[in-house]
Amino acid sequence: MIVLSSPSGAGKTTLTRRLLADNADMVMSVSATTRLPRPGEVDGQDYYFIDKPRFSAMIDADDFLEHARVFDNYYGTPSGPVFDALEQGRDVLFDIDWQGAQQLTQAASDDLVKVFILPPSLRELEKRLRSRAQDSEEIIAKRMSKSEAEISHWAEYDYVIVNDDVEDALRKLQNVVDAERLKRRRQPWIAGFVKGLIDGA
Ligand SMILES: Nc1ncnc2c1ncn2[C@@H]1O[C@H](COP(=O)(O)OP(=O)(O)OP(=O)(O)O)[C@@H](O)[C@H]1O
Ligand SMILES: Nc1nc2c(ncn2[C@@H]2O[C@H](COP(=O)(O)O)[C@@H](O)[C@H]2O)c(=O)[nH]1
Repeated sequence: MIVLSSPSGAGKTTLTRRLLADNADMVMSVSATTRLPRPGEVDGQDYYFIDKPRFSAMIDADDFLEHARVFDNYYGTPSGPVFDALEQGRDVLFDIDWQGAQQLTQAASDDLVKVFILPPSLRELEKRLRSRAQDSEEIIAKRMSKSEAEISHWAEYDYVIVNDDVEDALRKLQNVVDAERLKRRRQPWIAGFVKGLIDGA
């Protein structure tokens, strides 16, 4: 499970889309949210857009792996699709905030790789939120006012990447994924391979 967190607008969605395009065995965890869809967002693809009573019912039914209130809306990770993907041996990518990352750490720290994405500057962060052109000035101001609080959690993550140039950030993110996949404990078959090497010698 690979978690990406950042202040709003630093580039998580951009990086996750590119990473998914390059990694056929990786799937995105699609969150549920009470936020309204932005122009162009597709239900079931970008998010499951649901109302508050439905969100509460999902909490009561224990349907979420984690959930949190972020910028006056509720967001949560439905657990079923994540468990299915992991059982199929796939990597699962999460675009969630620090609260969700903390909850996943408590649930499954050994299987979790956490990456924090930083903007090159707060001025550039604001520019990106504006250039995305999907939120009102009021929403942009609210997200900027929360950016320092989100950034304050950077040290809780395994890796930190400054997303200045997107190609450079993507290369670093792919390096993280590749290195984590090579960890000895993530290659349980390797002991048999080594035994075969030695026995065959
Ligand atoms: N390295 C970059 N250089 C310039 N612009 C970028 C870069 N990375 C992302 N952007 C742009 O910044 C804007 C915000 O990016 P994106 O939506 O990926 O951020 P996000 O972290 O997913 O935001 P949120 O948390 O609000 O969902 C988009 O318009 C995107 O195209
Ligand atoms: N804890 C969770 N945070 C989530 C989840 N899905 C998204 N998010 C975070 O919310 C903010 C805002 O997202 P936006 O799409 O409205 O811009 C952002 O930081 C996301 O990472 C979730 O399931 N759980």
